[in-house]
Amino acid sequence: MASLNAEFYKFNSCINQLRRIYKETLTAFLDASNSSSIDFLHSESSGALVSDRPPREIFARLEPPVEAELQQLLHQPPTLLVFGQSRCARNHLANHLLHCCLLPLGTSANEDDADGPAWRPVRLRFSAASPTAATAAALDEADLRLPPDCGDSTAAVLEVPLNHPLLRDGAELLVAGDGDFTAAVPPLICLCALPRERCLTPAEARDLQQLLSTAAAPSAVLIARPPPPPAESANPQLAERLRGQLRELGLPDTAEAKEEAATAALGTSATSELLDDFQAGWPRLVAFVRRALQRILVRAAVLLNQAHCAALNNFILLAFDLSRDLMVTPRKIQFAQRQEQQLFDSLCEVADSKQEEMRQLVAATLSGMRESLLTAAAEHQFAGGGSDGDCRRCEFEIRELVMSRLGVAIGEQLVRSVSLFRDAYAGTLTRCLEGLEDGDGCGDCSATEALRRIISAAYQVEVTARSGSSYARSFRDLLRELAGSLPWASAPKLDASWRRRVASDMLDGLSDQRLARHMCAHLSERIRAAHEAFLVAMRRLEERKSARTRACEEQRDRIRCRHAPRIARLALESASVRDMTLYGMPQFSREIGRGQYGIVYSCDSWGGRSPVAIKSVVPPDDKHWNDLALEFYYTQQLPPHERIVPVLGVVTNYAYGGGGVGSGDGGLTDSEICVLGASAAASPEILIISELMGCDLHRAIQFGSLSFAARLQVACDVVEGIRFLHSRGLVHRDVKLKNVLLDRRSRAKLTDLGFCKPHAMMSGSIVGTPIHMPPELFTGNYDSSVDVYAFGILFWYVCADTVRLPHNFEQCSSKDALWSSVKRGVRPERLPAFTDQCWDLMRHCWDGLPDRRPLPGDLLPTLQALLAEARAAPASSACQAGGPPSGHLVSDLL
Ligand SMILES: Nc1ncnc2c1ncn2[C@@H]1O[C@H](COP(=O)(O)OP(=O)(O)OP(=O)(O)O)[C@@H](O)[C@H]1O
Repeated sequence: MASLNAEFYKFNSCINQLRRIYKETLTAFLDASNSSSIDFLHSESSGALVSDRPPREIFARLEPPVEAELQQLLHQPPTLLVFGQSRCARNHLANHLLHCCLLPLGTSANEDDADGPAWRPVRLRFSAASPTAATAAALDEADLRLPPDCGDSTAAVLEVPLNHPLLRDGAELLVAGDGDFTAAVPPLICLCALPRERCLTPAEARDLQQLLSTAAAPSAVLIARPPPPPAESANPQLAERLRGQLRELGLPDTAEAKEEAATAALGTSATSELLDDFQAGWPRLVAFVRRALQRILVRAAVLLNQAHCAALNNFILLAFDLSRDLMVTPRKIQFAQRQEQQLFDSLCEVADSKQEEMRQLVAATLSGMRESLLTAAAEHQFAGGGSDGDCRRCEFEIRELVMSRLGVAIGEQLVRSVSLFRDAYAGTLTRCLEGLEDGDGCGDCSATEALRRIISAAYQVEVTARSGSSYARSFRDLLRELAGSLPWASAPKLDASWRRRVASDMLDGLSDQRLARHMCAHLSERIRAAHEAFLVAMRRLEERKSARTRACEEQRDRIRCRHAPRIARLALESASVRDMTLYGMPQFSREIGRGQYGIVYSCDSWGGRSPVAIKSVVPPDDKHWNDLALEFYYTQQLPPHERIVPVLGVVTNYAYGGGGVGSGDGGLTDSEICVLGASAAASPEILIISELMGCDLHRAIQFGSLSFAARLQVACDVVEGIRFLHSRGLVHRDVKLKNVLLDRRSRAKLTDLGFCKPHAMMSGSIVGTPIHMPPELFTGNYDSSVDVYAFGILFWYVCADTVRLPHNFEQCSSKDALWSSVKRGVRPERLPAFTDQCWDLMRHCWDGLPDRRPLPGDLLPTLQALLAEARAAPASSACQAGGPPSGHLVSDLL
């Protein structure tokens, strides 16, 4: 009994830890959304403030949706559900769990009493004020019978408060009644009680299937039978038939399986069991309950971790969007200004200096259209008589007709003559401006609108419905003004030839010279006004954009420095609860190395892998905690790659210095619970578990254990690792000999992604190892080519076959002296044994100009050719004879 209580006690401690993480997650989400002007849950900027949303709603919007299940796992008490068709078997098992005789066992008579009242479910909950198991009055059958007026046995649950240690830690015991029990609220630990004398009935088999097919239900059931009566011997055939039934139901019995196997299956699928004698098999019953509880913990931790990772992923996408915005906006503005200036200049040229061309264009249009205009005038339908008034109206209509057609035609000719107005040109510029002004709400004063007016002035057509006045209309006005001064010929008869003559007189009276001059002046005036409006609009746009840029920068900094690290820490904690529950606390075997921030140990086995390496880090402050958490997140997100040391898991030891180390047997020991349940304020030790490799490249070169070909192979491996990271949008930022680990076959993998970050999440901090740092790193403005620079330095060591400093660096007495030399262009010296190809390759990599450095993908073919050559060459050739240059080892520069 005590052992079962202990399982619930441990569960409670861990679930409390997860509840704390969940609560802190909600606070962090709320903080992130409150301090963002952009909805951080979506990579696309919605511009909407989400501060008014409750944090749980924000949580619920995460993809994948985890909120509902998580709520249930974290906040519903785990329920021991005892079910089965036999009333006697159910109550017997329940009594056995409670170690008392609280529930009536009934008789075989009431067992078969199908026509009598059904038995209702009984739920036992903890209550300190209630009697204990020893003092509580036993229930009798009458208590369990469903009241006659209550048709639904599920609803009529008999609630029994009990002061019982099994229930003290929040667990509940639900003994199903005769009705449907499959709607019991998860998380459930399902125990199917079977009487000794029979197999599963069809109804029990159906219930089992239904229970297991419910998504929210646990995927394991313990089928438990009471012990045989003392005089009776076990019936092996019956037990075998029962196992056959279970196999048919897809519930292979793991009664024979060792417990470790069942524990290993914890993270994947759960296994059901047949417990032939629940009295004698108490330890197996406890183990089953432990695994069921661990599954609940693991599931909750996994869901929390999914939420953390989804949020972090959104942060990175948002930071990326913001970075792109910050980079692109000024360029778009410059582009728009340049293009508009070109357009304006061209139009002014047309308007100012091409009057003659314009005149020719007008004259050509007039003569080209003359006949069609006269015909149109002759065919014009006029509904009126021959009075003076009618004549005037008819003349007016004909003039309107001629003028409007002429206006449109001259406009079209003009457009055709100015190549800059082609749709593609104006279209690109318009789209660029629309993109810039998107959502700015600047209406008619926008640069887009000003540009439209410029184009409209040239096209002489109404470009926007909003602009109201169009050039076409004003051009007609101009024509009308000119035509107004012409002598009017009137005729009494308004027939076709009269109308034709009116049009002809009007056209004869038009002077192409005068028209062109007016048009040019008019065009010029409109273009200049629109250009002025454009410049004003652009200035306003720039002001708005620079305010937005500042907001973007602040937001990106908040994401980088506050929100992402905070969620990353919670992600590390949720992953840690998951890994701790699954695999327990790793056991240190021996120390294998030390770095600046931690000690690396070997461990015989952990999480089904053996052996593994454990890096123990006690972050001295919040900054290191955050960096470590982000490192863990980025590494965990990476798909496996053979050139990157895989991280297998993480365990956080909150009780570092005072807490114990666990047994590592896959279950949680009391000391591990203490570790998990300790206050988050205690100084935590983070244990990062990774694949155990051989020695690092620094040591391998130091002991001269690698041939030149082997070292070139290592160089190829390093470049492949860098290339992979870059392809995932990550920059390593600390490529060096000690971060290259070798396996037994001397193949290399990159490790220590402590400084590794997506480009958008880098804040320009100066990180890395002094001699591997390129000059631009000190400007804070750098990109993934810093890894290529660092590789160039590493390649110098590969070719030199020494870990001593290059002579040129050795001259520098301090880091500052080294960096100022590097900024002046000082690099490692060429050693006599370097081949031209090797020397060229390293020089190319450490070029002072990042743009001139090769991409990792460009390096590989050269390195592979060198490798093939080295393999084919006799052992003493090439760089192999490089040997150590004179000098000493300055460890803090390495
Ligand atoms: N997975 C591993 N397998 C085998 N040895 C390892 C493993 N990880 C690290 N080591 C050894 O432990 C040493 C220290 O590693 P660690 O990552 O702590 O430090 P570092 O990279 O040298 O320095 P820093 O603390 O600045 O990152 C390494 O140089 C290496 O020799």
